[in-house]
Amino acid sequence: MTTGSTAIELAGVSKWYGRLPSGHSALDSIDLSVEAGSVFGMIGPNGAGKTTTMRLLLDIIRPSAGSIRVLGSEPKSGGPELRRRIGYLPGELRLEGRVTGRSLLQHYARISGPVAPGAIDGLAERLGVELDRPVRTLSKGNKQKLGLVQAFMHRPPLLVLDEPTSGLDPLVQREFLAMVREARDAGQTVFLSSHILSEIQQVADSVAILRAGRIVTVSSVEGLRQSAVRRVRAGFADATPGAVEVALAGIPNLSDLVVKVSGRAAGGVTDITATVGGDIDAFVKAIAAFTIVDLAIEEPDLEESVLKMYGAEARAER
Ligand SMILES: Nc1ncnc2c1ncn2[C@@H]1O[C@H](COP(=O)(O)OP(=O)(O)OP(=O)(O)O)[C@@H](O)[C@H]1O
Repeated sequence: MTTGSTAIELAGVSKWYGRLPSGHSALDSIDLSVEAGSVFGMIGPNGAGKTTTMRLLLDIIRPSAGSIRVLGSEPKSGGPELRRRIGYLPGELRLEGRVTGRSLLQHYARISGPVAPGAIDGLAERLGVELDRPVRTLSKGNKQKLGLVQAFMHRPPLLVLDEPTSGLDPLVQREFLAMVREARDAGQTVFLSSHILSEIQQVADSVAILRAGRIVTVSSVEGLRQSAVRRVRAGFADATPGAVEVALAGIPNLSDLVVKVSGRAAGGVTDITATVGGDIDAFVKAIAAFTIVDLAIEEPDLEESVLKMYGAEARAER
């Protein structure tokens, strides 16, 4: 793995469609840096700007403002030389015609540069796609698999994959994630987008959350987990509800507190449920003052945290 170098660098990149900056802005001053040899995921709801970002990297469209570097070159001056070093899976893959998957891939291989003998068949077998059928007769998922073979087959230093798992069944998705990990282990950089956090969180080293053309946050998956919201539940044998409320009152990241008494009046248990955002330490230390008879701290729900971040950003815009 090439550490320290940067595979993708975006500085102040904006893209608006139409001529004026006041026109519809698909990207609004994005800064992004992707370390070479890492897997970087971009997630965001429909229309967030994921496809726009990827097309800028491939010089399919050009930025309205800001600068972009991909593998050390500007996309607009990198030409075919740079293009060959990128394996690209477009978001809307159209494969039509009588040509077979094999001939189509061989055609792409002539453009992309050397493909190791057996690489096409090996990838097709892993993903489970037939190469000798006319592409127009393939299902959406099987076309997507051909697109993936095309992106991976020449082992490019950079893979740019727009919604790579869309249309794939769960077993094939798992195979794809294994291919991504292997690519990283071989020193390749993988930049992929999704609107589903769970699949990105399985492979990505870092995640950028995009919403309405802006980056809400860039974080490691571990960082995301640490800042995520967790549900907690506890039961105390020797505490009144009032005492528990007082003990927990000063914890800034604790919310949705519900305190109840269960069991018989004498010797009853005070139960609480709450949510803790991020660091769990203050909560654990506060309850340690009581006799704990029940304690559950759920795995953080990253999906929920991310949705909260979308919401927070939407509120900040108003
Ligand atoms: N050619 C275009 N002309 C005008 N607006 C466009 C054009 N292409 C994209 N947009 C707008 O730019 C914004 C970002 O779109 P983009 O396709 O990058 O989003 P996305 O995050 O990939 O979404 P999805 O998950 O739906 O694919 C959207 O509001 C979209 O309507």
